[in-house]
Amino acid sequence: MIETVTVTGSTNADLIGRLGSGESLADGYWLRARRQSGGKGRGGRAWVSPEGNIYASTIVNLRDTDPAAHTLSMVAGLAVWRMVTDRLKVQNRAKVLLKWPNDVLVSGAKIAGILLERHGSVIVTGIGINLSHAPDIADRKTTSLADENSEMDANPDQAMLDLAACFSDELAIWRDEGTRSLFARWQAAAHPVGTQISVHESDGAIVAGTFAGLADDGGLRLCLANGAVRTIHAGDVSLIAEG
Ligand SMILES: O=C(O)CCCC[C@@H]1SC[C@@H]2NC(=O)N[C@@H]21
Repeated sequence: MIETVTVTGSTNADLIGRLGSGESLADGYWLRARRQSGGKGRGGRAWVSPEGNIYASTIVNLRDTDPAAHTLSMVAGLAVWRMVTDRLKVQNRAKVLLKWPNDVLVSGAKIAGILLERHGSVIVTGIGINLSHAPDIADRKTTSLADENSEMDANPDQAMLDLAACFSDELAIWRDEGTRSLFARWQAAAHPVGTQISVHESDGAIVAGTFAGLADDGGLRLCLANGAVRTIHAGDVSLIAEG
């Protein structure tokens, strides 16, 4: 079920607040806002949210049998990648890349953002997708579906239905087939092994190397200049060619 409101501060904050008040929300429930006045991005940044894009959050009630919760971030990334890829012309498919862990890039520019927040055994997954506008983000190139394909149907209502369907599919695959299948599907949509990247770690350090694939837990394996391989579990990744 998709509940749409005209404006709210942040759909993620709303769902976290409702869960905190003891409300239980079912898997498949989405709260979508046509615009947000206090959209939240990763790392405490703001997510500028004018009308015309997608801003929506959904619920995953974790089950004992589920794979590790943090890998849901890649489930969300794949769902957005599918939705964006489907809406662009076939010849543009190669330009749509997942960047670890869940950024979706078109021609190297960020087109979407995903923010996972946990409340007990519930994961709130918030997704913003630039349909008509590409708000500026410091030090990042941004784009929108309309910028990439002027013939695209920018109807946010249909785009939202498509996103919910892709997420539901990806969630079912994650539950049924586990992380082995998830990582293989993610890797097929992501920057190839050998891509030059740099990682901005939470302590401020920046480390460069080449992407050496995913670790068994979904971490990013980074091959350093001296040949050693480090596994990174948190950090902002830049593709060197991104600039
Ligand atoms: O910084 C990022 O890349 C993550 C951005 C996540 C934005 C979405 S929009 C819907 C949901 N509500 C929020 O306040 N943030 C997320």
